[in-house]
Amino acid sequence: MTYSLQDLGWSSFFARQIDSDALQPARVSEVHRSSVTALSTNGSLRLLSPDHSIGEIAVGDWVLSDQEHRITQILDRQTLLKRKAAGHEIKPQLIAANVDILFIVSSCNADFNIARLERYLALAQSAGSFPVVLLTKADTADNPDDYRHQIEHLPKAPVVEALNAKDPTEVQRAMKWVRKGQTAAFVGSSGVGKTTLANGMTGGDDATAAIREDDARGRHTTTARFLKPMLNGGWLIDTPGIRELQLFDAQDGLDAVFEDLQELASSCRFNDCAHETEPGCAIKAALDAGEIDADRLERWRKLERENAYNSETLSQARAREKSFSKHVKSVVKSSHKHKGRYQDDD
Ligand SMILES: Nc1nc2c(ncn2[C@@H]2O[C@H](COP(=O)(O)OP(=O)(O)OP(=O)(O)O)[C@@H](O)[C@H]2O)c(=O)[nH]1
Ligand SMILES: [Zn+2]
Repeated sequence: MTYSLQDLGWSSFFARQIDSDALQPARVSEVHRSSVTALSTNGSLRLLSPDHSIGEIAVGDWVLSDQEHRITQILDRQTLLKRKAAGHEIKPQLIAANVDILFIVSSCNADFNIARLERYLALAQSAGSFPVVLLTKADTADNPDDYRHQIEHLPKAPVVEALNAKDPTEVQRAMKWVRKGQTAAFVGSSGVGKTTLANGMTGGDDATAAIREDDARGRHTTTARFLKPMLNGGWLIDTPGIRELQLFDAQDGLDAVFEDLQELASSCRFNDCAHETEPGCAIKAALDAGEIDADRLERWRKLERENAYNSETLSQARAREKSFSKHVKSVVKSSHKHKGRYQDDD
C-alpha cells in the first residue's frame, strides 16, 4: 500500500516551507533510538538523523530527507503534544505532532471526572488540536445524557458524542470528525475504551500491516505501528506516552478553557492575586455573590498549580525547595525559641 502526499496529510502549510523539490517529504510513523520510520509516496522508509537529535522528532512530524535517507529538515508543525521528560531536568518530551483532532475519551460511569476532562481540553487547546469528547459505555449507562449535559454546561463547551465503542456504526459517528488525510489521537484514562475505539476506527491490526519498508537492506513489510491508517482515510497516532498526559507548558490552554475566570482575575487589584485573602479580589467577590461555581474555581486553581509545577525551570524548582527548607527551618527555630522562652518563663 502506498500513499499520496495528500493521503498522508500533506497541505499547503507544509508545502510553503519547502524550497527545493529534490528533497523527499515523509511522515514519521515511528521514532527509534537512532532512526525513524516514515511514510512517503515511495512506501515506508527508514531514515537517519545526523543533524538533529532523535528527541527533536515526534511521531506525526513531516521531515525532508536526501538520497542517502538522511533527514535534512523537520518541517514546522501545525500542532504539537508534549509532556515533561522524565528526570531532573525540566525539558519537553515531544509526544505527537500534527494531530488535528484530539479525542478525549471518558466513560459514562463512576470514572467520569470533569476535572480530568478540563485538563485534556487545556491540553488540546495548547497543542492546537480540535477537541472532540467521546463518552463511551453509553450502552451501559441509565442516563448518558446526564454526562453529556455536564460537559455542555461548561463555558465554551466542546463537541460531545456519547456512544458504545463496541458498535461499529456508532464508532463511525465519532470517526466523521476526522476527514481524509487528517490525524487524530486518543487521550483518556485506562479502561475507558481507547483500544476498542482505535480498533473500530482502524479495522484492527490488519489494516496497518503490509506497508512497504524501503531501506538500505532492501524491501520489507513492516507495520506503521504508531501512525495507523483509519478506515475512512484519516490517521490515528497511538503511542504509549500519549494516553495519559499531564499539563506542561500549557498556560495558554488553561487561559482559554477557563477564559471566564481568567478574565475575572484580570480585574483583581493585585496582578499576582492568589484569590485568597487579598483585598480587591474580583474572584472572591464573584464567589461571594454566587456568580461563579466554587468547584470549578477549585479545579482551575488545581490545574494552574499542576501546570506551574510541571513547567517550572530547574532553578525555580531549586529556589522553591530552598525557600521551603528555609521556611521549615524558621518554623523549627521559632518553635524552639518559643519553647525556650516558655521554659525560661516557667
Ligand atoms: N459495553 C461497553 N463496553 C465497552 C465500551 N468501550 C469499551 N468497553 C469495554 O471496556 C473494557 C476496556 O476497554 P479498552 O478499549 O481496553 O480500554 P482502554 O481505554 O484502551 O484501556 P487501556 O488500554 O488500559 O488504556 C473492554 O472490556 C471493552 O470491551 C462501550 O462503549 N460499551
Ligand atoms: Zn483575586
